[in-house]
Amino acid sequence: MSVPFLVSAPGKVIIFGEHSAVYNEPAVAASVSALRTYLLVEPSENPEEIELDFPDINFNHKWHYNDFASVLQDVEGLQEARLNTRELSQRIVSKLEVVQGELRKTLYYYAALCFCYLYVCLCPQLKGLKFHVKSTLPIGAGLGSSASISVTISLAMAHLSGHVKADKPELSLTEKKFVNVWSFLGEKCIQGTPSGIDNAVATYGNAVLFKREMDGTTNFEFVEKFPQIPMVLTYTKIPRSTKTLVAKVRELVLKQPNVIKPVLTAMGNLAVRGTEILDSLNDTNYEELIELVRVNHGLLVALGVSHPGLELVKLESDSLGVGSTKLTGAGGGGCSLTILHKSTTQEQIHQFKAKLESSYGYKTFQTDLGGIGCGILPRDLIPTGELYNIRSN
Ligand SMILES: Nc1ncnc2c1ncn2[C@@H]1O[C@H](COP(=O)(O)OP(=O)(O)OP(=O)(O)O)[C@@H](O)[C@H]1O
Ligand SMILES: C[C@@](O)(CCO)CC(=O)[O-]
Ligand SMILES: [Mg+2]
Repeated sequence: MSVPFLVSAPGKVIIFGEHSAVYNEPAVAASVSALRTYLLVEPSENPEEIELDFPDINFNHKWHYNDFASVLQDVEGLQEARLNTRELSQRIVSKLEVVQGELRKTLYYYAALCFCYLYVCLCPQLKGLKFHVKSTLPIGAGLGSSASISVTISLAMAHLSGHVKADKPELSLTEKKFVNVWSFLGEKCIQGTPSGIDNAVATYGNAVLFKREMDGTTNFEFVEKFPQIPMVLTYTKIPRSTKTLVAKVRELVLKQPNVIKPVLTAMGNLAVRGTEILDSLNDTNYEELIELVRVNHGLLVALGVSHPGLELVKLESDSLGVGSTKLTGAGGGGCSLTILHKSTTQEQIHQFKAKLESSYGYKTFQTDLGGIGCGILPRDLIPTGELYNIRSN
């Protein structure tokens, strides 16, 4: 391993099954490889320090290597944490809380915890490094920004610790599995109780039918030949937090189990049917896909995770008759996904996007789904411009 090197990971769009995925129901998601997080690792000024730079959220922190002494001396605790990769070790989290001190009171605590947890577990012997993380994804918007940063940190640390080599264009399956397992723990630091779908898509790329099992293991199948579906992604710019929304749904499930559990099951059934259609999409079943988008959004509204600002996108797509809209990701603001009718003209798409942008100040994207997952660019392949751009100072 030699520094500097650059890693990246994509964002994702959940087509069907957000929230129900947390309750072990199947869900289907695809990577958005044009929107990515980049992490540059290079030597830090002070060889005794570890520096984390998150310019997107105006966060920069330098830890002296000795700050981690109490955690690093807990050899048994670290060993346990490395062996049980399904759960965060509360023993290590508590020790890191002490290390973080004042940082605990800030908004950045969970992202910093993700970094520190992976650091002490994966490459605690290393110091004198600076990690710059920069994303082209909107943050906290439903496109998997937290998973994308967690995958880049996990991949960079896996590379630093020798678990992932950079000697070939693509990571091997074993290497991807390693990155996925550790990025899931990073997602846990940020989000609490993730299903694992976001980090799986950010790691492997493509499109996956995902299912979390009762014992905490995950199963996913790649959707072969994922079709390009005409769609518009809309970013409402309404801030929200996945952690809070997932907690809100959990409260509802506990309060109304007999009502809400069947809703979650219906969402899982819908994801399975949606995947069958995506696997063999044609002119006959295309409208069924659009129908399922409408039904999935209705069920998400029943869970209480929509927002008036998201309903405006749905209203506009319904009134202009361009297609069906559902929220994507955790909801509560953030982004929506509109799957367009085959018959929708370029003129109608233009009108729809213009209305969302001019009347509500939303941002719209049209992007292909299902591209490459995470990867490493070694030192000799990093374009100088890219190196320069990723740095915040
Ligand atoms: N570029 C970034 N730099 C630093 N921290 C980030 C960045 N992107 C995401 N984060 C962290 O992830 C949090 C947002 O994650 P959250 O899960 O709420 O939203 P999301 O991942 O964008 O959406 P979803 O989970 O619905 O797909 C931020 O508060 C921050 O802690
Ligand atoms: C809301 C949720 O289902 C998707 C967030 O992108 C949470 C998760 O699956 O971890
Ligand atoms: Mg997230």
